[in-house]
Amino acid sequence: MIVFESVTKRYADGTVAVDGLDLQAPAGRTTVLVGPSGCGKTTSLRMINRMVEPTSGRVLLDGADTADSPPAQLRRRIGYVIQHSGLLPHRTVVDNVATVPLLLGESRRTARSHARELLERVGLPGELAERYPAQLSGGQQQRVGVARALAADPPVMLMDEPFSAVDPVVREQLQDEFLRLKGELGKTIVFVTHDIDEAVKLGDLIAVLRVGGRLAQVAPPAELLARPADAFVAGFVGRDRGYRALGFAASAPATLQEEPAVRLGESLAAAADRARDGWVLAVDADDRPQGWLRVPPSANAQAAPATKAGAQADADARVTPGLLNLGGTTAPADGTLRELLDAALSAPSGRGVVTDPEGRLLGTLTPASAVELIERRNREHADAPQDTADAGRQA
Ligand SMILES: Nc1ncnc2c1ncn2[C@@H]1O[C@H](COP(=O)(O)OP(=O)(O)OP(=O)(O)O)[C@@H](O)[C@H]1O
Repeated sequence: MIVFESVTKRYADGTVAVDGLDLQAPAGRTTVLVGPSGCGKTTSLRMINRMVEPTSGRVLLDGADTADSPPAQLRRRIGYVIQHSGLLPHRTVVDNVATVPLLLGESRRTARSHARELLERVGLPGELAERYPAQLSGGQQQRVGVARALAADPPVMLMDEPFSAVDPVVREQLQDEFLRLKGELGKTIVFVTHDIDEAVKLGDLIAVLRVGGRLAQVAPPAELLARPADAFVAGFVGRDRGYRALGFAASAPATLQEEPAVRLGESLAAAADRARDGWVLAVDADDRPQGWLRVPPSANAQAAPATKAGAQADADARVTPGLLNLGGTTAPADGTLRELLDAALSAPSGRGVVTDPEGRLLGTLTPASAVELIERRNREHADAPQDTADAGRQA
């Protein structure tokens, strides 16, 4: 556990970057510091590993004042990841990752083989290990930066905007990897971002700071979205917070409509027979949804083809992947209300596809049924105690 006790940082020029910060970052969880530019996020983070010294107050790590630990010793227990990975340009990827363990006395052989395992763990293809940092993409460099911070297996990780410098697609991949890794590793993580969506996705706890370095609110993501403490936090968490909060709300079991699907490879005539309102869902041999097939209403009652060849061609026509509309998302039956509503809203047929844990079709639901589920949950939660509501996705 990391504890800030009335911590203030005033820089030499008089700038108060952090003002009386009281905050607890629980062990084994991810605490995200978020807020507008200049609100003191980086300064707060760097006071944990003593890259910046507080002007007053204390930062405690597992109960001990960090001021009592020599910085070098402290930093052995604290990994640090920054925006531009901070890799050494003249060392290969694997040597970058092995640097700290080598300094700590590991043999070169052990350090390098461990480094390779870590690179694999953060999702970097093995053949890139002998390259130099400049020969990697930005996203790959960030993965190396994370692997390097993990190399000494520190119980604490500080991450300062680690995914900000990459494009949105890579950023999402890195975030997903981070979620997987944080579950596996159980480290105490303090993560800085200015992006509230990233904070909500990655944090177990979110601390919102305002300029002047004062804490505006600290709360789990669902609570922050549902009950912003004041107008500043409400403005910062954004307009669509009602919709985003559904991402933390487990759905009550939905009553699904049966969806008569067609298998890939079946005839278009069979597809036309099963279509409802001009659409039929296509599934693979294991009943996994593949996409929607548009069947013009007239196709159900099509007139006989004019020629024998035409009749043969129609009988041969099959449902193939190329014919499918891939616009709809699918939602797992035990997923969140956001996933269910999104599936319902995105389906070109107006029928959201719901699957079992193996991804097999269970049935569909309409946007109206999804909204009914949301209303039902809101009624059930209206009287629930504040700290137990929405706990579903936090565990
Ligand atoms: N070495 C320094 N000397 C003087 N002022 C500083 C120093 N470092 C940071 N500051 C100031 O302290 C305030 C907080 O800076 P900090 O970098 O902690 O904010 P931040 O929230 O991380 O900002 P950003 O999101 O833009 O990175 C800012 O006003 C900044 O200009």
